[in-house]
Amino acid sequence: MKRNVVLQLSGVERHYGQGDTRLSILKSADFALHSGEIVALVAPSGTGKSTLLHVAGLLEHPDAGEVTINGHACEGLSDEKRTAVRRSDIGFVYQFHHLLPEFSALENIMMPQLISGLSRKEASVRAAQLLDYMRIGHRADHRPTELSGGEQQRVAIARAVANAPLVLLADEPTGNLDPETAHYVFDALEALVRQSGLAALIATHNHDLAARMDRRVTINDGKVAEF
Ligand SMILES: Nc1ncnc2c1ncn2[C@@H]1O[C@H](COP(=O)(O)OP(=O)(O)OP(=O)(O)O)[C@@H](O)[C@H]1O
Repeated sequence: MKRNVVLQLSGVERHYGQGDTRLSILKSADFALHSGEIVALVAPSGTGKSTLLHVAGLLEHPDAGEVTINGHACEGLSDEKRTAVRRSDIGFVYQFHHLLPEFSALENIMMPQLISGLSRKEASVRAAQLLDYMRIGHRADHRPTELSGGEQQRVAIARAVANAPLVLLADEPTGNLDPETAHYVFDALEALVRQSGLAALIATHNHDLAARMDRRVTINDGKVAEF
């Protein structure tokens, strides 16, 4: 089956600093992510995993090259249009959940949908469905501090996909969890991706988890390479 490329990086360059302290992190990096696949990004610390995710997720501009989301080139877009693409097409998950402490799990997941203009009713129905997919429906009314680390991350993943994005980008989403919980959280993430046809790029230091994904890529001398 031929699958669509939902995210493409072409000739992406990213440098930090200038002169003697200049660091070239991404050097003409190319990468394509297809709908329905889960790809592991595994590379040593400091090689540019977060940088790649930030550029791919339109949080940072590359110094050169193009980021294409669902066939639309994003580098020429105004900041306003980039924000709109980011909100509709991309979901982010970080190592730490960044949930809003004063709101319940359900309300945290409703938030991005309310910002996108859905009614409270629509948002709460979808949020409850996502909590069920993540197997934490029984925790809907709990606040983040009342949840375990694994449960917090499952809420964060549900929030990231609340607006039905095309691409899920995750920066060590299980990096803060013990190995068993990491696998349990990944089980839920995988089920969600498979049922929704989303594409996911997941940075991880966990080789066992990476082995469960469809493909593995690394960053080698500033370029993305399969391994
Ligand atoms: N805003 C910045 N200014 C200067 N240098 C930066 C900046 N952001 C990142 N770097 C440097 O770029 C390199 C890549 O950073 P990045 O966070 O992408 O690595 P990483 O592979 O995600 O690392 P880790 O696995 O430790 O999270 C690092 O050497 C980092 O110090």
